[in-house]
Amino acid sequence: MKDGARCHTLADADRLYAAVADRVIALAESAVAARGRFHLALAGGNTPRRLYERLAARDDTDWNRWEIWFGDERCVAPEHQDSNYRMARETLLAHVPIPASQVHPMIADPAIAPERAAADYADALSAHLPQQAGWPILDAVLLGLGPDGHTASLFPGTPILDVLDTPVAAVHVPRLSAWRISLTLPVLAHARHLLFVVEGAGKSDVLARLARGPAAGEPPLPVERVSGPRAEWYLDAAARGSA
Ligand SMILES: O=C1O[C@H](COP(=O)(O)O)[C@@H](O)[C@H](O)[C@H]1O
Repeated sequence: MKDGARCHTLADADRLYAAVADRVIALAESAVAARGRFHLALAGGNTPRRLYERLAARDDTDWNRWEIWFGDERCVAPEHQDSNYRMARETLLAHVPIPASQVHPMIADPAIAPERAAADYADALSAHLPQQAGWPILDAVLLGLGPDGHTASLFPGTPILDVLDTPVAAVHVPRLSAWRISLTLPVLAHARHLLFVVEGAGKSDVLARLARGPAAGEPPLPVERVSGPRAEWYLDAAARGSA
């Protein structure tokens, strides 16, 4: 993975999150200028916390025009400590004037079956977003990277990787003994911009593996099936390692 227009290595985490925050604000400005709305899907996990805190401090964007979606979610209540929505609320959404009707959590009620919640979310995306060839078009999707090559909740070896007929699906992840809901490969392929954000030495092995590509006979990692010409990578030097 070489630095260039699509891959940016920043010296440290502070500079990484500053660069990504600037990029998100710029994407918001161009989406609002072109279409009057900025439809952004947030990543979960730990990495985005500091990015969201930085975004929350920005007053150079029209928050009224933002629509917040989620790339994936754990099947827990919105107040649960593992909830991606809770993390985003605490770090970003509680601090900026985005109207509540423009924030779209994946799980409103954990009693609803994961498959039903996924189908409802697919309907909500289709109702709110512009479409192309029947697929809702997100302006930007923030994505993380797991050490096993997962992104969103597209984990290696799970059946959601074969889902090609809906933008959102539920998946049971045996390694975690847990259900997740996630955007699927085709809706990610239709997004205008994909921003991967990767921080820390714990991600350097998987980045080195991505730089090498799959060995003969080895299946691609989920992230390799997502990252295409619309993907931009933001890494800190520790994550990059020797990749
Ligand atoms: O499980 C998840 O992990 C990935 C990466 O998470 P991180 O904690 O290593 O940053 C994340 O992109 C995804 O949204 C999350 O649910």
